[in-house]
Amino acid sequence: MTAHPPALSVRGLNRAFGGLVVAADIDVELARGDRVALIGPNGAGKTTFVNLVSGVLKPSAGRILIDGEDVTARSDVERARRGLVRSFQVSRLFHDLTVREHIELAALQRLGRTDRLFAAIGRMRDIREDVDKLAEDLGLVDVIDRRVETIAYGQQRLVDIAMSLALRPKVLLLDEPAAGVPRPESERILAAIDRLPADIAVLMIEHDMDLVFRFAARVVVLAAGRVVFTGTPAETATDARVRAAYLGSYGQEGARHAG
Ligand SMILES: Nc1ncnc2c1ncn2[C@@H]1O[C@H](COP(=O)(O)OP(=O)(O)OP(=O)(O)O)[C@@H](O)[C@H]1O
Repeated sequence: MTAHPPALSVRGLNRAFGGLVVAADIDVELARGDRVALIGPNGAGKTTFVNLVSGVLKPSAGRILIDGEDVTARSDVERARRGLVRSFQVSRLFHDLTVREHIELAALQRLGRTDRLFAAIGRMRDIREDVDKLAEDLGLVDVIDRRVETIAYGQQRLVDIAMSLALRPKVLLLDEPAAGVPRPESERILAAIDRLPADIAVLMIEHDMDLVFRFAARVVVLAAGRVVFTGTPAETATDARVRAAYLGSYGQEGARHAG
């Protein structure tokens, strides 16, 4: 059997904003099914990393490969079509559309059929089945026909995740999916993440170490744009370099997050 290429391979990624280095020779690899948490103090470059990988920002150097294919020169939309998907952001939801219509839009985007829009969706059985299954998996059945502006924020974040999954990602990038969501609603988001399809590689930015322990097999720690540590959650929680990275940047607050 031939070895599978990594689902995502990031090599020698660099980027600065003026004099501020936000990505410095970052190498990260995700195999199929990987569950990786990306942590680091505020301003470490985590969101920038996701922007660079997803194609929203251009690196000054480095390469990004999806399933062995170099996509560095490709746009974010082209990368998404090849299976590299970042979660949508609640601020980008269309508040007049229902939950169902949002998931349908994403499913149509995957198939390149957005031109037909909703009028024809009723006749596209494949899409209807997809949408119903995702709504069920993410606990959105009860609100499926409600406009998203009328549902709770935590549910809107689940709509984000449903839309991302409708694109059938190979690699899913999640930027603090439960941030700002009160419990017990955040628990539904965590449960949905626990149930993500096993073969998708997932990289999640997360500050909450409880969630990191629950989700990740591997943790990548970023500080000042550099990978300063990679290890299991348990190793990460006790590593002196990780502690130093947090303390160096923002004192006791960081120590609490990392420890
Ligand atoms: N478009 C931009 N132009 C200039 N500076 C930027 C830009 N985007 C981000 N920065 C700066 O780059 C640094 C890294 O930001 P980034 O948002 O990637 O960090 P982060 O690790 O995600 O932080 P947080 O945990 O606070 O979200 C920060 O100092 C930020 O102010």
